[in-house]
Amino acid sequence: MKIKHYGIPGTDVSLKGRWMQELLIGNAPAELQELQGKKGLLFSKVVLDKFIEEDAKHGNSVLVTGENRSLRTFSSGEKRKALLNYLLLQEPDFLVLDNAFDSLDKTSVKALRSSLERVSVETAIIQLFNRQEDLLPFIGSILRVENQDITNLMSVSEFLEARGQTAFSAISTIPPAPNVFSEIPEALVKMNEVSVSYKEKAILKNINWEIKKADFWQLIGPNGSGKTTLLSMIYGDNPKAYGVDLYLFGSKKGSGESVWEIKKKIGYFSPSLTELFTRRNSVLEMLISGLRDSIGLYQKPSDKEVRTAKAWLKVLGIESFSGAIFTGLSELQQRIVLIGRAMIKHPALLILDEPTNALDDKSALEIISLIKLIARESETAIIFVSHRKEKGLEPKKIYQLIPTENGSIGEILPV
Ligand SMILES: Nc1ncnc2c1ncn2[C@@H]1O[C@H](COP(=O)(O)OP(=O)(O)OP(=O)(O)O)[C@@H](O)[C@H]1O
Repeated sequence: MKIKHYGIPGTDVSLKGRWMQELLIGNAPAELQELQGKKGLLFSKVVLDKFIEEDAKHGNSVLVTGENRSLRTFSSGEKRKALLNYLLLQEPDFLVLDNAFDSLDKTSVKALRSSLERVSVETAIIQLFNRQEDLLPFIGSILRVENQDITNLMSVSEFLEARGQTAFSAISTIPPAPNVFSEIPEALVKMNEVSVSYKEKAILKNINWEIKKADFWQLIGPNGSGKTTLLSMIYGDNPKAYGVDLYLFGSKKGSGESVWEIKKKIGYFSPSLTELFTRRNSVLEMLISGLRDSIGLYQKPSDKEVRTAKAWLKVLGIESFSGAIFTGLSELQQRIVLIGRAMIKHPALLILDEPTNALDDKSALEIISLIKLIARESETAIIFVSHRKEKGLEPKKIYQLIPTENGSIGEILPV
């Protein structure tokens, strides 16, 4: 009998509920009777996080044997590749892939797709996916799962429907800057021959990169090429940023302004931020806290701050959620609020670290449209990090990290 493979559009496996857990232990629903009593394994972020936790406690992760450093220090792509190989070695009857390609670069995606194609000859695959382009070619049917039940079973061609316009494409402008940062030089970031290594491993080699006011950069590079490391030199407290030829807003890093002062001029968003905000702050308070560079809101906001935040709520299309608790919003809404929060002060530089990661096509398009609106309507320079060439993003410049034996070198690509 020919093995059947299924795709399930939507977010992560934990939201797919109990039936997925039942499926993994062999209690398949009627629609998937052929998997009854079979051995299933799960590839997901939660499973990977468990291995990372185990490794942090006991060391010697089974995922990366023969390496004398912790699993945590591997790049997100490297970790995912290791987990998949480990699962495949156990020869499951079926494999549930929960967004297997998120955070994997083009080359790794290609390699993974062809190994999954080989696996699919003998092993059934159930693919949870967010982006249509991720759908594996051998998947024949799509299952819609809502409220823990399968609500629809259809063919892939029935599923592939056209996608519409976003709300942000119709908006003409954004609220103005609440304060003007004075004396910001034309060159916001300047790196001259910057090299970084961890122990004896070279990560970045002779990086020359200049980011000017109102620039719109996309930063690309394969897994482990050092994108996060490069950003942490600018935004984070990476000790490697001291003692190299790196200028932020006109002063050499470490010599002039404190990390705190530097962060005031930078807006930062990464999807992992959504997990950091656990207090019961309202959406309005979240936006206002972006004017204060604080996580929560500890003092009563001024009328002007409230007005600015309300103007942003309108642009972000979430006016009706003003008083709602942030943690109760959908993933897309949370990201929109946090991008608004990063942008509300009109920072000189806005860093967006994989803002579309793990979103479906429609949601990714919303985020892209919001970023385009910000790029068009502000003087803020943007660094957008993503493995994907996002359709319609149109950055003005691309900085690519290219791995070599002596660390990644940087190259400016034509757009
Ligand atoms: N503290 C550390 N000790 C040793 N190696 C490290 C440490 N932090 C990062 N690395 C290594 O540095 C390299 C660059 O990692 P980085 O996370 O910057 O890459 P990336 O381009 O952001 O990757 P990805 O796209 O997978 O997120 C990787 O090989 C990683 O394993």
